[in-house]
Amino acid sequence: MIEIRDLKKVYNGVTVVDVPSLSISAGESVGLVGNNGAGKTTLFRIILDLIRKDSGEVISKGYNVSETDNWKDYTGSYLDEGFLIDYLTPEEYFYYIGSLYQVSRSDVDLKLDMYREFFNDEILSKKKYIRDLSKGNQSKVGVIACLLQQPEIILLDEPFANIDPSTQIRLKNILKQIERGSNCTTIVSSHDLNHVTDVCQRILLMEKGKIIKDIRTDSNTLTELESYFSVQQVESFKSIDRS
Ligand SMILES: Nc1ncnc2c1ncn2[C@@H]1O[C@H](COP(=O)(O)OP(=O)(O)OP(=O)(O)O)[C@@H](O)[C@H]1O
Repeated sequence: MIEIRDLKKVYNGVTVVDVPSLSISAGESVGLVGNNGAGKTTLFRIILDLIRKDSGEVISKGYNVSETDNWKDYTGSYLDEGFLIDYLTPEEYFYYIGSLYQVSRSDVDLKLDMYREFFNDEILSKKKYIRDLSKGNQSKVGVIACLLQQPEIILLDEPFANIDPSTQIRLKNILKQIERGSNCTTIVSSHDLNHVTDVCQRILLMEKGKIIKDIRTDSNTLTELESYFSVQQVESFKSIDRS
């Protein structure tokens, strides 16, 4: 489904993404974890052809994402509020996104109805512009907008950040439902190890641009990740002590 080969991105002489080879199969749900600056967002941006890589390629269902736009028809993504159009109301934005994918207004309405609980009565019919919504509510709009077209691939960058605990649980249920009910491939980054191990079958751990662990999620994965990150914390305390 997604093949990455010899991928590198360098900023100011520092390699921030270095992925020699990565293969993600159709229907897999993949969690991407790593400390701040590990390269998760940059990797997403390269997969979505939003920034230029220094070398390598990303192949989505056989399409080289830098050479054709075909992959955009079946790829839904929400990385940050830059994906939104802030002078529209949520409804206007959903209809606009629907129109890009030939989803009629009535079908958009049907879909939005499915996510009414997720919206928690804070999004629809409020006559508010997206720019006036809270960060968490903006994130809800972005996540649901990328599901309107029934994508085959979904990329979400830190979707659990900024949303309240009830919404986090609802989002997990939506992601689990997608995993169970379709052959959709999901890649979700998160700093929340509980959530990501709960919803993803496979975890990629990034450090300094490299994928240093590629784990099939099982009952030990959370403990394994927690022990990795607690060692990282000890190392950073040691380096503060030395300075
Ligand atoms: N436009 C840019 N110019 C220079 N450096 C950049 C740029 N974008 C990202 N970087 C650097 O690339 C590295 C990876 O950043 P990235 O945002 O991908 O990390 P991340 O894993 O998503 O971090 P976080 O968990 O904090 O969101 C960081 O060192 C960051 O400073």
